[in-house]
Formats: sequence, structure tokens, C-alpha cells
Amino acid sequence: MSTTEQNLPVKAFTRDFNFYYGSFHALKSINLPVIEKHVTALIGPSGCGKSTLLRSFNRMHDLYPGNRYQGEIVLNPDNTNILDTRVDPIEVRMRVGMVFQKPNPFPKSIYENVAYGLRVRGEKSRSMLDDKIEDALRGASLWNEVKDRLNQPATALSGGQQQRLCIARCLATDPELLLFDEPTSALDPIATANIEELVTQLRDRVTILIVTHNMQQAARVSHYTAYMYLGEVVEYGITDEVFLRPKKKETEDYITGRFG
Ligand SMILES: Nc1ncnc2c1ncn2[C@@H]1O[C@H](COP(=O)(O)OP(=O)(O)OP(=O)(O)O)[C@@H](O)[C@H]1O
Repeated sequence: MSTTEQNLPVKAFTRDFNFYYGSFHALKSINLPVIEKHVTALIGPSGCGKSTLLRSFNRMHDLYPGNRYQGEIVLNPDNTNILDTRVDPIEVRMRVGMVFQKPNPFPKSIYENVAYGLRVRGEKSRSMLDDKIEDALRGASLWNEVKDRLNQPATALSGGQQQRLCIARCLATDPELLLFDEPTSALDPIATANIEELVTQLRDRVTILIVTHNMQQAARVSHYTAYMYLGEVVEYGITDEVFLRPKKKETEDYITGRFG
């Protein structure tokens, strides 16, 4: 699938995707498109499988024995099933970046945090690194705040700045898809507003899949929303329609706060 029925470009999609933590069947027959250069939000009550699905998109579950994927997660334009065991998960993670709930900068300087992925890729030219690092920090709306202290430890930044640094670290390697796992849940309202603003800017540059508990946030930043419950996608559609005219009773109950 490279476009939807409505002719929208599909950056990635799952096909009959199931996931198991040992014998626990956490995700059931998920068929979900992620539309290119748009934001897709995953919402639903605690434990419904949002994070499990998000983490499957960069094969995070590979790191733990007993986890099992079934079905496909396909990345375009090359139509690669990233779950294929012949596909190197490190390559997948270069193409699919991830920003976690709590900012997790490396215990290195601001500069070295952003340089990290570029160095892994073999980039050695100092002027090339400088340019890419500035571009990534600008892309994460952090450049003006840190340009005079690039060699200071990243841990000296505020929580919101650290989260933007983690976004810059992802942007430096030009990911095609960015995964956000509740990126503002550890932040105050101002830092949250900054990250939301950033997400709305980034959606012109990169495809975004975001898990959020905050329905107002999903409504503000996303174009498409998937409502999940008990490991299944109950409803998927244009965010405004899912929020204003949900097709399923379960979705309506959740959106209106009658459940969850
Ligand atoms: N490592 C694990 N081993 C076994 N079961 C797990 C593991 N991680 C999550 N689960 C189970 O998988 C299901 C989905 O969990 P997941 O964290 O994806 O839900 P979620 O919708 O992201 O929840 P929350 O909003 O609370 O973060 C839950 O029933 C959870 O208990």
C-alpha cells in the first residue's frame, strides 16, 4: 500500500499485525496506515497497547527475549517489511527515530548528543557535523538557547530543553518517521506548549506517530487519530471526525469521558 483509498501517501502501515509478550497477546490484527508528512495520534485507556504498537515501529521489542511479532510493518517508499529478520534493527532505528516520555539525553555535551547518530554513521568532517548539528538544533527550536554553550553538559538543560535536545538528536540523522511516546507527560505547561508547537512545525518535514494520554493534545496536534482498546484499533480516521463524529459507541464513550 503506497496510498490510501483517498489517494493520500502512506509512509508506513501495519498489515494483520499481532504482538505477544510471551503468551500474552497484546496487539490483535492491527491494520493501520501512517500518512506521510502528517501526525497520527494513538489514543485509548491505559493498557490498551498504544506504547506497544508505537515501539513495534522501530523494533524496540527485539531487545527483550520472549517478545514476538506476527504480520507486517511496512515502510515506504521501498515497501520494506521492517519485521523481516533479514532487516537490521539498527538500520530501522536510523530511519525511525523515537522520543521517550522522559527526556533521556546522554551524559555528554549538548554538541555530542546531537552528533551521536552522525558519528555512528561515520560522519567525520567537523564542518559537516557543525552544519548538521546547527540545522537539527534549529529544527528542534533549541538553537538560540544553546548556541553559546554547545560544549556544556546536556544534563544542565531544563526538562523541556532536554526533550527538545532529544528531538534534535533524532532529527540530525534525517529520520523518515518520528515516534513520540507521551513526550510531554514529564513537562510543565509551558514546556508542553513548546513541544506541541514543535510537533506542528515538524509535521511538514517528517512523518509523526504520537502516543498521548491527553485528548486535547491529540486534537491540537494530529491530523489522524486511532482509538485503541484491549489491543485493537477500534476506530481510525481524521482527527476532527473521530473527536466530533465518532462512528463507534466505544470511541464516543472514551472521548466524552464516560469511560477510561
Ligand atoms: N514487558 C511487558 N511484559 C508483559 N506485558 C506487558 C509488557 N509491557 C506491557 N504489557 C502489557 O501489554 C498491554 C499493553 O501495554 P501498553 O504499555 O502498550 O499500553 P498503553 O496503552 O501504552 O498504556 P499506558 O497508557 O498506561 O502507557 C498491557 O496489558 C500491559 O500490561
